[in-house]
Amino acid sequence: MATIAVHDLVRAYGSVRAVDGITFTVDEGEIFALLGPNGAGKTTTVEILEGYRTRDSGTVEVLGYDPATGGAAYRARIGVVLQSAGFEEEFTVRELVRLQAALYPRRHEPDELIDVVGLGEKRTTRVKGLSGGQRRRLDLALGLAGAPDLLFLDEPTTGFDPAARHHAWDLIADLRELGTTILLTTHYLEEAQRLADRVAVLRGGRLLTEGTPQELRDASDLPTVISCRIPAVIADLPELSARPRLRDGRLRLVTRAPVPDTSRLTGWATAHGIVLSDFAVTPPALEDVYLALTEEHDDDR
Ligand SMILES: Nc1ncnc2c1ncn2[C@@H]1O[C@H](COP(=O)(O)OP(=O)(O)OP(=O)(O)O)[C@@H](O)[C@H]1O
Repeated sequence: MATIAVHDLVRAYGSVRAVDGITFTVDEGEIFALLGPNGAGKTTTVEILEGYRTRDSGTVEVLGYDPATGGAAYRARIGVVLQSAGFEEEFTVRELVRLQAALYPRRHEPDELIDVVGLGEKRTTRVKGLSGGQRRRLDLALGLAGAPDLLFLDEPTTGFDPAARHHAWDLIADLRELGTTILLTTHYLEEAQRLADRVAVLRGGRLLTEGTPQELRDASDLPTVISCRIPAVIADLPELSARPRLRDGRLRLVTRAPVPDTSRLTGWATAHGIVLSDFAVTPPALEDVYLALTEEHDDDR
């Protein structure tokens, strides 16, 4: 049974159809990322799933509950990490995590949780003494306090420095290992590519596409880029599937036939005793696919 099943979900604000007939499922233990430009309908969708917003039509089932009527029993099973939770500034980290955990029948040990999110040294610090990134870690600890089966993570690493972001990614990946299902919204495509088992791209309240990052890349038909350093004086290049660009001692080839082109280039270099240093074959990233998809639909308007 799917942990989340959404069918033909609609929610309008006046004449704006913020969510305009969305259907998707999330399986148990999956990390599912909702992507899309500002105003795409991500927050509206997530808040309906959390039970904080009503829907106009469509069906929604989460952990076997309808979030609109699931009440306290439903909320005890989910964890929510919002973009900007307001904190009580005078409380310490430990006090807040303990208070939050006390709300749930099932809970993590607060001090362990504080260590897990990397706030061990800030245990007795008041919230007003935390940096922005440390507050986000506290958000995460609070979302996890009730040992949820399903965690909603809204832009979890916005404002993190690179080291903190990598730490958070490790932590989120660990949660998956423990079997927690995660619905993630993010504007960082690298984050989605690393963490998500499947992603959905929304735009204007509609679902443009959905699948694993690999499936989306395969379906995109975007080219691969081959690049390397190349000596200034070169013998005639082999026949390639496209015309390479040669500039500043580098070759750059945008190709839809990366394997034969790589083979021809390396075979040619070996035959001529040429060293192709810094050789890289770069397939399209999820970010390229996302930009191509959302820009294509910009043109449609
Ligand atoms: N309470 C509201 N009243 C009126 N319109 C709203 C309300 N909340 C959202 N909207 C509109 O619904 C659309 C979808 O908004 P939503 O916040 O769900 O998008 P989002 O994908 O989460 O965007 P972002 O990436 O900026 O957070 C937007 O056009 C927004 O202006």
